[in-house]
Amino acid sequence: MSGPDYGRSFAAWRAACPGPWRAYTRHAFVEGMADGTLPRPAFLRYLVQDYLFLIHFSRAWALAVVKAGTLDEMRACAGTVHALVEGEMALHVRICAEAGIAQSELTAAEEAPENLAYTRYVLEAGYSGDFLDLLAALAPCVLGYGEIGLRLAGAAAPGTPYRDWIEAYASADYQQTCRAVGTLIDEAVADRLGEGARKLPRWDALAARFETATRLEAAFWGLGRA
Ligand SMILES: Cc1ncc(CN)c(N)n1
Repeated sequence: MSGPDYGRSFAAWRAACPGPWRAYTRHAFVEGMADGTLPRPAFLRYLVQDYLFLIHFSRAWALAVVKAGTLDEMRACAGTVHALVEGEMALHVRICAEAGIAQSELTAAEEAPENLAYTRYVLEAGYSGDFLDLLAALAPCVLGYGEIGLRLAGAAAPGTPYRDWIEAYASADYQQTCRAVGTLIDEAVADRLGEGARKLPRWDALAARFETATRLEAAFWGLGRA
């Protein structure tokens, strides 16, 4: 199962956890958006939680600005904070507003345990680890949705009501963010671990972080349940 080109580290980490990656990117929730059978209430329940998720996820990218080693790394991470806060969250606000859910309701919603587990896992990777630990925990989120968006843009049923969600993640802007994050990770790995990175025990620890975040992603789709 090959994926989009978001860099060498992503490709290696993804290939190291094929089962969890498939459970995340081919989840029944995703396939329901593709064929249009996902019930709207389930989608909206997910979207409300995802709005809260993106707040904490933006904080995690802001933490990456703090943990960065160079001005270029800071710029790349700050660019991702901007894309989340100004771009992606607007999608959630718009779709929820169309369904009669005000932004104040989004902000006041209670975080589900799966949401708490995932966002705080990523933040903790940044608090207790270094820049690479944080990037490995952040990667499945950004890049997984890029992969899902690209696949569904080609494979989804023409009449699916989830076309705007799919197009947001297949968009040139989101795909550019994915490529920039992939490059950021590859360069950060090369700068800190060198050419032989994959032979180091540290590499396995980073791959394990990526896999844990991938499992938490798969669990997150379950938030659409009643
Ligand atoms: C849970 C989750 N994972 C990833 C994304 C894409 N940024 C998202 N919006 N929500």
